[in-house]
Amino acid sequence: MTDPTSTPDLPVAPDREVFVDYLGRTRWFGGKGRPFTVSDVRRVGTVPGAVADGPVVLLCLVEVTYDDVVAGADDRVEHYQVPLALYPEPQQRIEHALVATWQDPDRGLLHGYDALHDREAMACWLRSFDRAAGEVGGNLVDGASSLAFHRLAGHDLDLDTHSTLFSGEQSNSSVAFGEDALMKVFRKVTPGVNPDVQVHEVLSRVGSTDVAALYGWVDWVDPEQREEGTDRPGPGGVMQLAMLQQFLRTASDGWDLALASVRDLYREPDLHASEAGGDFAGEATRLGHTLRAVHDLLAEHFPTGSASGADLAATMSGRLPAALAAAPGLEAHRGALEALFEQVRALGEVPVQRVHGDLHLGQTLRTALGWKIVDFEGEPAKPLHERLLPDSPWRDVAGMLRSFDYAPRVVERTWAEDDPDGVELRTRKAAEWANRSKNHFLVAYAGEHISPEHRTLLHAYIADKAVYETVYETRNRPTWVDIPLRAVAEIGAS
Ligand SMILES: Nc1ncnc2c1ncn2[C@@H]1O[C@H](COP(=O)(O)OP(=O)(O)O)[C@@H](O)[C@H]1O
Ligand SMILES: O=P(O)(O)O[C@H]1O[C@H](CO)[C@@H](O[C@H]2O[C@H](CO)[C@@H](O)[C@H](O)[C@H]2O)[C@H](O)[C@H]1O
Repeated sequence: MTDPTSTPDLPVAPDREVFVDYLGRTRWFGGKGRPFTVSDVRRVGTVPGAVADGPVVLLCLVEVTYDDVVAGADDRVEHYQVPLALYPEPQQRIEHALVATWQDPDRGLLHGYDALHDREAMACWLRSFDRAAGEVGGNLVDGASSLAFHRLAGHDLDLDTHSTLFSGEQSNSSVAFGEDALMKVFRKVTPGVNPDVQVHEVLSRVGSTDVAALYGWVDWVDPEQREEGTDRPGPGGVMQLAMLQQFLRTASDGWDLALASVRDLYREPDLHASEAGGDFAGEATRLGHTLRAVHDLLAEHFPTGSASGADLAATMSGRLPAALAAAPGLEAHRGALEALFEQVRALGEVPVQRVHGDLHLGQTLRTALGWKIVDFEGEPAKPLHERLLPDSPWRDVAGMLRSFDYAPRVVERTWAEDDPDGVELRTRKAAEWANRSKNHFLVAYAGEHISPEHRTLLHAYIADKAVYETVYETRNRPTWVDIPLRAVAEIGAS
C-alpha cells in the first residue's frame, strides 16, 4: 500500500480493498449509495498508553474518492478515521469486529479489529487522557505519532471502568467508560477545529449546565502540513480526532421520550394530546428554554453579526441542484421551494451567531437536572468551513420543529401494521401531538409573539431542513423518505 508519511516504525495497514468493504458495513460512513474508491490509507500513528500484553492501536486515515460529481468538486474526497486494535493472535472475544488479517514484514501476521469494540484498546485512550492531566497545561504530546491528548481541569478520570460501545452508532462512534466518561471518536475528519470540541470547550469553560462538560480531546498534527522548517502545524494542519466528556448517567434520549409520548397517545386515541399519560408539552417547554439559554451563551462567547436575506436565500437555493440530483422526488416541489426562499431574499439584514446546526430530538438528552443538548458538529454532509459560520438561530428552531413532525410519523410506520383501520384517527392525533409540542417549544423559546420576518425565516429553514432530510433519508433510510418529502409537499401546498 502507498503511504506518503515516512513512519517506518508504524505497523503496516491492511490493503485498501479491505476498507471498501468495511466502510460499506458501518453505520457512520456518509458515502453510502455513492460510487467510491479508497484512494489512500494513511497511518496517523499509534495511541500511547499501550501495555505489554495489550494491543497496539493503529489509527488509519482512509481517503475516499467519489466517482460521481453530485456534490461538486469540493466534496469528492473525504477522510474517515479507522482505529484498529492489532494483535499477533486471533481474539475470540471480539471475533465479530475483525476487519482483516494481513502480514507485516517486521511483526508477522496481524489481526486487526475495529478498536472501538475492544476494551483493551479503549483503555489505551483512557490512560493517555489520564496522563495528559498530569502534563504541563493538560497536554500530552506524543512526538513519535504527532498525537496530542488535551485535558481540561476539574475531573479525575476513573481508570477502573470498562468501555462499552454505544449501539446506536450515528455519524461518529461513542464509547462509554463506565458511568464516568464518554469518548466520541470522530469518523469523518477534516483539517481544522472540530465544531463539537470547540463549542463544548467554550461552554464548559463558562460553566454551562445545558451541555455535558468537556474533559478533553485529541489532536493530530499532520507531518505533511507542518510550517516549513518548524514543528508547528501549518494552516489546516491539525485534525481533531476524538473528544472525551462527562457521561450523563441519568439521561434519556429526547427522541425516545417523544416516541413514547406519541405511543401513549395512539394507545388511547379517544383522548386529546393534553389528556394522554405521556403528554410532551411540559418537556417541549423546557426544551425551548434550554435552547434559548444555549443560544444566548453562544451569542455571548462566539462572534455575532448579520447576513443579508439575499445571501441566506442564495445558500438555501444553492443547495437545491445537488439535492434534486440526489433525491429526484424533490423536483415536483422546486418551484414552491424557490418561491419560499425568494421571500427570505427580501428580508434585509438578519442577525447571525454560532448555532448548533443540526438540531433534532436525537441531539437532546433529558437528565434529572434538565435537558442537555449534544453534538454541535453541524450537518455531517456540509463542508467544515460552512459548519463554523454564524447562522440564524432559527435554523435550530426549525430543526426541532421538523423533529416534532417526524416522531408521530415514525411511530405510525410500525403501528399501522397492527392496526391498519385506525390510520385516519391517528393521522389527526399525529397532527395534534406535533402542533402541541411545536407550539409549547416555540412559545418557550421566542415568547407569544413572533414577528412576520422571523416567521418567514423559520418557514424557509424548515423547508431547507426538509430538503436536507430528503437527501439524508434517500441515502441512509430510503424507506423513510416519504416523511420529509411529505413535509416538502405540504410547504408547496400552503
Ligand atoms: N454526554 C453524554 N452522556 C450520555 N450519553 C450521551 C452523551 N452525549 C451523547 N450521548 C448519547 O450518544 C448518542 C450519540 O451522540 P452524538 O453526539 O449525537 O453522536 P454522533 O455525532 O455520532 O451523532 C446520543 O444520541 C446520545 O444518546
Ligand atoms: O445525529 P446525526 O448528526 O447523525 O444526524 C443525522 O441523522 C439523524 C437521524 O439519526 C437525522 O435526523 C432526522 O431523523 C430524526 C429521526 O431519526 C428526526 O428526529 C430528525 O428531525 C431528522 O432530521 C439528521 O437529519 C442527520 O443529520
